[in-house]
Amino acid sequence: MNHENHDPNDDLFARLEADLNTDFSIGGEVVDLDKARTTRRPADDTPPAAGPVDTAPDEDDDPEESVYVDDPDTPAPTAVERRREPILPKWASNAEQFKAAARWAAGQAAYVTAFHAARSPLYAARLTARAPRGAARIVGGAGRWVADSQGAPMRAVAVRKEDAELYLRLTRQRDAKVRLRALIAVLAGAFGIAFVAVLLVMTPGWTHLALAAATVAALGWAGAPADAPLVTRAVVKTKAPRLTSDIVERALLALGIGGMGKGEITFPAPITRDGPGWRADVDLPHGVTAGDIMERRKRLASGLRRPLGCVWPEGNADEHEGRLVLWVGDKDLSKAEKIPWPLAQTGRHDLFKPVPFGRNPRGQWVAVPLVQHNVLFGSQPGQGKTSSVRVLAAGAALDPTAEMWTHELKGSGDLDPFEPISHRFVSGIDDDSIEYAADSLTLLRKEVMRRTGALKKLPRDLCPDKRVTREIADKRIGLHPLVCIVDECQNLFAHPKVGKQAGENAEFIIKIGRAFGVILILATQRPDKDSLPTGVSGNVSIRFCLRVAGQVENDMILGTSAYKNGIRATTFRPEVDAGLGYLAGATATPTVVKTAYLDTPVTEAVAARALAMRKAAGTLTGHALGEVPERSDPHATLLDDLEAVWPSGEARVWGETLTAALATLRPDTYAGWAPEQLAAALRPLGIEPGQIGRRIDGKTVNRRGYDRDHITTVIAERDRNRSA
Ligand SMILES: Nc1ncnc2c1ncn2[C@@H]1O[C@H](COP(=O)(O)OP(=O)(O)OP(=O)(O)O)[C@@H](O)[C@H]1O
Repeated sequence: MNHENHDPNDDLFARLEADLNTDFSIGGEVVDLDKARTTRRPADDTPPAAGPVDTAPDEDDDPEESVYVDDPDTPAPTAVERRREPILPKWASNAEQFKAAARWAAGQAAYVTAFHAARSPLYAARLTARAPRGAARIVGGAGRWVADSQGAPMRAVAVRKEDAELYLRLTRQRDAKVRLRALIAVLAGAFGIAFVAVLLVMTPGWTHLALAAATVAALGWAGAPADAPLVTRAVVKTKAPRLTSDIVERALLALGIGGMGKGEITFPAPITRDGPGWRADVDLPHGVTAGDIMERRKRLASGLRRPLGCVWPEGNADEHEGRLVLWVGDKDLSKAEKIPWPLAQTGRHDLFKPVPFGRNPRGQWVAVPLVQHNVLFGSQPGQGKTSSVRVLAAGAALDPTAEMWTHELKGSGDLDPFEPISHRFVSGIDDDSIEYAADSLTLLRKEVMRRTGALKKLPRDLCPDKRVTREIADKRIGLHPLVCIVDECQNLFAHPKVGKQAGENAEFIIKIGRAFGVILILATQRPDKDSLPTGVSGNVSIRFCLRVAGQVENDMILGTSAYKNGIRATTFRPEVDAGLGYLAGATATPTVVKTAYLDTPVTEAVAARALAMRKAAGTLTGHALGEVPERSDPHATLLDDLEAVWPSGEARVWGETLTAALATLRPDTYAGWAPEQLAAALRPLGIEPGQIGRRIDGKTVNRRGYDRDHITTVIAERDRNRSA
């Protein structure tokens, strides 16, 4: 079956028909029935092929059409085992897909209309030229009808046989017919002439013209030679030819994967339009996986004779590892226009709902959930990493209950629009900026710890799942979403002084912060183990990888084995594919997404709206209010650290017990501290040690230590002063 020669006007209808027929065909069978039958029916003398068999009865009783069955005793699959096809085809049940299909059909119709409209003068000239011959044909035909020329051969036979009686009967019949027909012809002629005369007299001039044109057209139509149709067929020369099973099979076979031979590739569903492209569901031969095809995307594109940016193979693990969903777009995705963000002009966002992030190659929106998650972005420079961070930052900004801590450690000012709404903000590559970001992670770790206690204290009915919800966030008890962004985080984690501790803090926040509304968004252009701690890359829940150079970087961002499974951000092209990346963790399977693009003026406009919302809600804090940033120097955090490590249930604790616990909590800061150092650090805060006795091996041992009440009183006073 050669689909390429099909009338393009029939495409939509063929597709509709194919989609609707799916429900009635055997188990949602293939487009090319002949081919499918051949593959399912081995030659008479060959043993039954291994593999899936279709035991459903064929609608047609013709033995030639029957489906081969491995073992006739095998019971037919029950209805439950069969996969149900959706009642409505995808394009009809999804508003976006419906719009795409309608746009495509309207485009086709507009093209055909324009095509014929442009040729209408040619058609008019052809009709006029053919009109005399048409007139001659009509007059000649009428003459032959009146003269009953049909009967002439019969009369000739009577003459040849010299059958006088038959001849006389025939001529009598003919004379009667001719008289009647001549009368009819004269009357029709007279009425016709009278009708035309009335029309000429009683109707305006334009009707005469229309009448003349219609007459010429009718005569021209009648005068058309049998081998020269009037209209030229509107062959729609789209850049995207229709995808057929033959083309897909040829391209897959050309990959040269061992064990993939002709006739072994089957199509469990018809190839249909899906958004602005074609979708083919393919069952690969046994032992070949969708990943095997995905890792050969470039060669597949060559086999399909399509640009690389049009060819998007994916797996469908819901079915099985050998199910390939091949989507071939009409347009190269890299050449598509920048995607505007839906909330760019108006609207607010609830951060407990996913943030619209970008579109997949089929044009469907993909959103990224933030609450309960952390996000890691990675790519080579200039591939759109910062732009994608901006999309999520803008989503967080448009929720006035979200607290933003924004760090951009390149000094490019890409995130500057968010400064007026950020509780903490820094932009720079110098040591101060990096230490500021490191302080943020220290503070954030403490904030996570504070939140664990705060959430625990909430009544069970308010917090049944022990995690922050919108309802809890709205209570303004310090459990609102907190989004901490660190762009170019390699400059922080690879910093010789603060990097190691920052990495540990980030890992802690990622592991514990999720349930408490703390969201860490990290972006790096150097994904290696020195610049991205494995504790971070291994635990992050959502990953977005734009173009990277090699397998190691790919797997650092997308997770171990991603490359092996065909999830390869290495196939994106430098610069051309800016904004295009693999998103993992936000959707059921990793998917390609082109992110929405927010340029600086749009980002500033979004941030201005976000500022107005925060002012109205009274949620601006910290840097946004011009407050001096909180530093996490050891003396300032010591009190909180003591509270964090205090042995539960103990009212008084020895200094050496506390220094040991502090060193475990934060080795960079407290390792090697003796009780004397602790005493020296606490003295300026008004906390003096006292003697605490303990019974050890039956003897009382007295050492210097601290009273918990004393520590909590000083902390409460400090907090009161801060809020004042
Ligand atoms: N979603 C997108 N759609 C279209 N073009 C994009 C998109 N994202 C980025 N680009 C293009 O790529 C360019 C680089 O983007 P961006 O500055 O975000 O890259 P980057 O990876 O952060 O670079 P660097 O690592 O050097 O900071 C942009 O100026 C823009 O032209």
